[in-house]
Amino acid sequence: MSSSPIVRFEDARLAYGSRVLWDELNLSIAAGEFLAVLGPNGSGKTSFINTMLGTTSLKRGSVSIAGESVRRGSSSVGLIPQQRPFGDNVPLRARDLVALGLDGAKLGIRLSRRSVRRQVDELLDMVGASGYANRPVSDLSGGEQQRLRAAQALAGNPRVLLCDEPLLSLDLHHQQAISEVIHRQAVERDSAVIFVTHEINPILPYVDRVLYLAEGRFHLGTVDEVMQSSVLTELYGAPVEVLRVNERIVVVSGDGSAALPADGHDHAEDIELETGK
Ligand SMILES: Nc1ncnc2c1ncn2[C@@H]1O[C@H](COP(=O)(O)OP(=O)(O)OP(=O)(O)O)[C@@H](O)[C@H]1O
Repeated sequence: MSSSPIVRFEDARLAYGSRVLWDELNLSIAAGEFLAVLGPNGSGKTSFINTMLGTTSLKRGSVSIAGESVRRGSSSVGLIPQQRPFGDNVPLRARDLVALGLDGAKLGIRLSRRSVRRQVDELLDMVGASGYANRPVSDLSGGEQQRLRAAQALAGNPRVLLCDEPLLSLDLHHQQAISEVIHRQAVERDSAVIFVTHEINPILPYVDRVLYLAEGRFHLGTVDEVMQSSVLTELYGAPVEVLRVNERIVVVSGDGSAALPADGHDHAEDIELETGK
């Protein structure tokens, strides 16, 4: 990881009406850094991403990317969006969707067909999508589509890669594969990765720091600094216990009655994962 900051929040506040999601955020994210953003539903994770896309404005303070105020449509910023199925009327094949992410396509530069094909083939291979390269995207499963979104975002080789729950609807094997591909983008191409997730375990080996949002507050630090019973109990204002089980993090509600995913939010399917059922 390089030490030069690429994203910088200064004294940042985000609020909708009187509801403050986070305040007094001072955060520099370095090129090559992998930042995980955790927190329960509605804590402001997607809104945090939107401030870097320029689609949501801060109520106070500033956010800059590569020393410039954030603006919409910057080619320095790539996004793997929260999953939404493509409609039946999207007339694209899987490979066409990935090709749309290539810089030349965005800038209106004509790339040779052979060059596009080679780059798209590499990207499809990276996310394990070569087997359905020529199928219409609307025929693909949610997880298959999600892998294409990852490939499309990586195609632009962004300096800042924003990932909004990119592992949703992926099976365990593909969760690991996509996490690894995104990590490689940070390590090999020096992108800053901001990774919103409800489930920290698949990315645990890669995370440099965690930004944990809850109850209008936040805590920032390494995994060991943030994923502590005392820290989460203070953030939530209620007893929360953080356990380490077989190198996995399990968050348990204060009375010990339920295992929760790492964001402290209760999802039945995640409980099964956490307990290895
Ligand atoms: N444009 C908006 N105007 C008013 N309220 C908004 C707006 N956008 C988001 N909110 C509210 O702000 C809160 C944070 O939303 P956000 O989508 O950032 O949460 P999140 O942490 O990503 O949640 P989830 O885990 O459910 O995806 C939610 O309560 C949401 O309803």
